[in-house]
Amino acid sequence: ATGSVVATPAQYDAEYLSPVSIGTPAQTLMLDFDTGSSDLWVFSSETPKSSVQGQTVYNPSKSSTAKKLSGATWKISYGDGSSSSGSVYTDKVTIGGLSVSNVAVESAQKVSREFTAEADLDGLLGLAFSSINTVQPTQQKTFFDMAKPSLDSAVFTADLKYGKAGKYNFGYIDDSAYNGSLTYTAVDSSNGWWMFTSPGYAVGSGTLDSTSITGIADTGTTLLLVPSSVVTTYYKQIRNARYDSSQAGYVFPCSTSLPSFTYAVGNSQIVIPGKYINFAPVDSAGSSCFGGIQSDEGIGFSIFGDVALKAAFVVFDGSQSPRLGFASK
Ligand SMILES: O=C(Cc1ccccc1)Nn1cnc2ccccc21
Repeated sequence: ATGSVVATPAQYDAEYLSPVSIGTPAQTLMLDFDTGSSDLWVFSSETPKSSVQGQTVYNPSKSSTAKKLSGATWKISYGDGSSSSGSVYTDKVTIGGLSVSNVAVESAQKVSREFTAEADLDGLLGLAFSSINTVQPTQQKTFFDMAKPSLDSAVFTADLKYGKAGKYNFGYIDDSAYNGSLTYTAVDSSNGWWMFTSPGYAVGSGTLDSTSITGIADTGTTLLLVPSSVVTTYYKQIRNARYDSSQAGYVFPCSTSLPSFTYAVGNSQIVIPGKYINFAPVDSAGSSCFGGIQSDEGIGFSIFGDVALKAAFVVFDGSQSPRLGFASK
């Protein structure tokens, strides 16, 4: 089996949302596919009304295939401080024509204010490794792990784009979606993430600096978060860029033309065009813009978020020895 679903950007490409059908008859919610976590959770009929501001909710009592996972609970918090928790059902989940039965659908009984404020986001679909799923007392598998036995190939691909709809495919690699060839690199999944090491980087047309960057391929994070030495080197190339402590990041005039940022993958390179690194205005006047490259200070590793991933076609290979494949596009 295979599946293919659109990934539509929201809020200046801060997140990408995909339609997911849950239950019988189908209840279709817009979920943020997140390779940085491993819980499929949704706004639901159990979410306090005061916490639901525009989201579509999943109602298990209206699904003939829903089953309560008795005694199971979940609780997750993300690096940006947001969090959610609740109860667990199993139900049929269909993504882009790919149907999987008995998937753990985590019903939110609490969501933090950040999620309430995201009217377009009805939940998250975790695509990291099942070893970091938060359901207790019995840890649950991700949608991808549940789908794997039926897939033509044990892979999914992320083809996110700048300011327009991209795609997530399951079970196959669309060789027409990228240029040249895929370069595969080793993954350390011991902490549950798609963690890899980039052997170097370059700013603009400069030569490759062989400072390696170890981080996770995380579609659930908006920006590219790298060591402060790399951040400093990048913004030093931009006359009017400065660290704005009130924004806790580098900002620059929105009219600035930005240098590209290149990250190496094995013996190949992915070039992030400068315009991808102008993330969003920080003020309503739109005079000052927030950089798409910021520091990974305090995290413990770097994060190749959407700013980095949307410059590539990325294969998440979930075979016996997981690996990541990158190609330019
Ligand atoms: O949590 C993170 C990355 C992060 C940001 C800041 C500090 C440390 C780590 N991303 N993320 C991955 N999935 C998410 C879902 C919601 C919010 C953020 C999410």
